[in-house]
Amino acid sequence: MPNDHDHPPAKKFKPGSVFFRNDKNKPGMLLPRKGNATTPIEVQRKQLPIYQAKPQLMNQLRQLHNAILIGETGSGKTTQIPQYLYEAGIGRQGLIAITQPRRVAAISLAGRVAEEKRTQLGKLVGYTVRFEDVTSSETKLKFMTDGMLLREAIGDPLLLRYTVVVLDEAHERTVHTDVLFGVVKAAQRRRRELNKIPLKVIVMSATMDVDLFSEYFNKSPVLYLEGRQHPIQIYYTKHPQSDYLQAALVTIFQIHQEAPPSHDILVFMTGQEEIEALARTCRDIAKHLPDGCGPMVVIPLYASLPPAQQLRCFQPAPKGCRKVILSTNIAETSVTISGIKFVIDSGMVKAKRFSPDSGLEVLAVQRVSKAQAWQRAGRAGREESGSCYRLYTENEFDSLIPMTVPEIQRCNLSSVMLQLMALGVPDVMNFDFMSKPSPEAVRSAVNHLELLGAVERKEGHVFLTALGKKMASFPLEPRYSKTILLSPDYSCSDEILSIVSLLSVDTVLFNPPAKREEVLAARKKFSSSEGDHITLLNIYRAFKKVTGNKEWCRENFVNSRNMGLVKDVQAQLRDICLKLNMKLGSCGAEMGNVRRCIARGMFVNAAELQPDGSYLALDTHQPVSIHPSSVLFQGKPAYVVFNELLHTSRCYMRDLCLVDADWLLEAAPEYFGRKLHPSKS
Ligand SMILES: Nc1ncnc2c1ncn2[C@@H]1O[C@H](COP(=O)(O)OP(=O)(O)OP(=O)(O)O)[C@@H](O)[C@H]1O
Repeated sequence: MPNDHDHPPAKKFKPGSVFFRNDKNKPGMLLPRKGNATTPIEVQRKQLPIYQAKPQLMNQLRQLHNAILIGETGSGKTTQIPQYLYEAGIGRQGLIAITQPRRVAAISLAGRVAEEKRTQLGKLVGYTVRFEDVTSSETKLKFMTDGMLLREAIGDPLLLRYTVVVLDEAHERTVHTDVLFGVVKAAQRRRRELNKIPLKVIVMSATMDVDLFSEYFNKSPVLYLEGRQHPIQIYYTKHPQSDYLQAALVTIFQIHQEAPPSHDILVFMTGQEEIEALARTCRDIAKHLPDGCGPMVVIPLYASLPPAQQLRCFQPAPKGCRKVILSTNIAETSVTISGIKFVIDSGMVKAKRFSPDSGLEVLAVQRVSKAQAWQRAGRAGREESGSCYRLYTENEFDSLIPMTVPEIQRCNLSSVMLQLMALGVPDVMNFDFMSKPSPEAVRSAVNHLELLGAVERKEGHVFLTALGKKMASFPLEPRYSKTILLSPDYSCSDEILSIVSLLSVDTVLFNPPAKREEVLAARKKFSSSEGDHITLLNIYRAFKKVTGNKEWCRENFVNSRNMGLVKDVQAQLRDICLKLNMKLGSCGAEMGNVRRCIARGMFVNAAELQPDGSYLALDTHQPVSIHPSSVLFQGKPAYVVFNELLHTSRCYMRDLCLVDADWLLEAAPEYFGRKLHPSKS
């Protein structure tokens, strides 16, 4: 992947705007070929760079068990390789799985490939993502999230239904993909030993550390696919931008005033709140533009949007209207969004960071890697030439790290370790990871699982307990599944299922800073001195009472779309509980039961008030503060458990629940016996 730049003359915009300069066309990255969006689909397929390489590629793929395939964004890897394999009769005895790090990519790619094959989605071509399965007995090409293939591997570690597994966008190095590397490698070996049909594994990306991948997959050959179909012009700002939100806003409207309305814009930001705020500002400004400036439709895109809302970005804008998509990194890889001519890259991403020393996982806004920046640029220039405006200077680009640090090295590993054990991996401490997580992180995860009662140690080995097996049935973090499993003891399963679903669905409330007073007034009637979990539950109960009334949601700053999703998630979790023969019930208004249950399940995230009024996380003794959005912000409760930590100017605890010291002791007597303030323990 190219990363050196020349300095051609700067491209100037009007005074007061963000100034950019472009880099030079680079071979490979920016060389154009023919083709346009109105061409029939069959012709489009033949114009993709991959088409010319098809005979040699298939020759090699037929013979190889493992292959690493590198090709430019837009060269046709993801949509074409599965079809080529199928058409060439490779892997016909079973299914061809193509994994994606994100559900939106899996769904849209399956749609595109079904269209190219002129078949109804769910027949020959289908997809499986969390909470949705669109496949049938006829399905041969199955797009799926990496997490779903991993879940299937729990029931079938040899992945016997599959003859080919294509691990796409491997450079993203999500935890699930990294674990899958080990799972498919082990499945290949076992299938060979048992004389089963071999499993072919193809690892693909535009940017990856080929040596590392090749070495890991038994010195597997690397196949390079040259060229891209359409050119992409890259622009950098002339000066560093102190406020990327403002820079994005100005750039959107510079483009809007200058470019034809059919040229749509995709903007990469970091998170839901920022995106919703920018969307509102864009809509406000768009109402007061001078004559001659056409209308624009602004579409937010982030992971916690209900699936149907996410797919809105793929619909064309009305004629004469520009589509502006404001997205997190979920649109960064794999997707083709029709009409996108411009990409604006803030250069920032919200990602997990884990410190094994402190044992804490925090979400923080940080700079993207070069690989991510190239993926973002690659979302333009898919149907015709495009441009990418980077809201940072070329020097800043040069100082970015080349590859994203694998998630497995920067996240809490409890979920992964639980899944590995559920997969029957005999020695989780020594699992065949491509990039090993630190031994401290593994140890801390196993300790955490032991505290939760999910695993136990015998003679130096770690075993999954019966409780751990049940916990692994939920597609949730272990502390959530533990809390659900404990809930019948407190007769509060209905409440806990609601709360866990609310916490899994991200922001269900709007908090526009400009309307802070109004928000506070509206929330007051739901606000509980027992904490945010109970407050959220109160809001959810009220939402259900008015059956999701839109007007009520607006008045109370409730995100009706996300609340709708909470209901779906809750129904799915309830199904899993019923399969586990759990007795579900409600504790009505007795919120003490609910808090006690939360304390017992989520005790690892507990914090204690100090004599000077500050808080310390009990697990790690790190100083933490109550986030201003919490209903407990004004009070000074002695003990709380929190849902997550957010690192901005300080380390903030978000979503807090008031708990008693006794309950923490009851949850883990030995652990808290050592940690609690002497007077309380
Ligand atoms: N949904 C779609 N609508 C229109 N064109 C599409 C669609 N999906 C793919 N294409 C066309 O096929 C081309 C190749 O897409 P594909 O996803 O196979 O590329 P890729 O090499 O996997 O790229 P990336 O690494 O960015 O995922 C796109 O550039 C675009 O021209």
